[in-house]
Amino acid sequence: MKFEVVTLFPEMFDSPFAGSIIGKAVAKGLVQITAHPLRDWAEGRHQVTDDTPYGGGDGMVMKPEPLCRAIQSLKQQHPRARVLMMSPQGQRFTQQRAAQLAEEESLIFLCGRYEGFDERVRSYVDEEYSIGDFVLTGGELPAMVIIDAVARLVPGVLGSQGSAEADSFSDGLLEHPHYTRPAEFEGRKVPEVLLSGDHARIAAWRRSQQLLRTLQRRPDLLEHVSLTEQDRVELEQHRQMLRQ
Ligand SMILES: NC(=O)c1ccc(N[C@@H]2CC[C@@H](O)C2)nc1
Repeated sequence: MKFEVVTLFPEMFDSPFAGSIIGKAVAKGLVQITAHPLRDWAEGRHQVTDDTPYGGGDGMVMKPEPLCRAIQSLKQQHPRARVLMMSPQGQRFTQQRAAQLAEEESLIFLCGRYEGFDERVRSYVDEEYSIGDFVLTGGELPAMVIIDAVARLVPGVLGSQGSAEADSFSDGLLEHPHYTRPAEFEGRKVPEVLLSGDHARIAAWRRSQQLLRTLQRRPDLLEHVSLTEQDRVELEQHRQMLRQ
């Protein structure tokens, strides 16, 4: 899978993925992350990429021509690429969106700076994403967040594919608690069920913990989850226990 990033700060994309599981996936050729300097598509001696806003006001707006030249040039190399814009006005990025994007062959990310993009750039954009309701100085960090979330779903990147399926949100619920050695730490023991070797019992306990944790921390997620009859029984028991 190819990630093509258009940015004023291409050097930002060198280190975040080095060494990590994503860095190994790049080395294995499973994913490719290329940052393209927006200035390459800006004309004139000063390669201007931004200008003052029509109608007045503070700050600068990113000019449409360089961005649109960049998109057209990258779409020639990757005709089926989806063009993604990072902005607080975008649709909320979720695990489901990550899974959808991981099906694509290549993605083009537009990272803005200053006050944002000239509105006319949006006609070249397929989807606009926000990673949360807050404002950052640039779209680069959101692009990195989305690249990380999508790249780890590319087959072969995580190695034991299982850990992607067992992620928080992948089944719509939050994750169950995790434990590793030592069996006792500061007087706190690992739940004995996890030491039992009884895989059916362990799976049931984990599912029950996911339901309890989701009920406690993100009850809103429960509306969108397909629950088994056993799940409903567990949830009712958790609700009664929490009410006490
Ligand atoms: N919540 C987010 O995903 C997000 C995305 C972009 C952003 N800032 C850039 C700078 C200028 C404009 O392009 C938007 N802030 C927050």
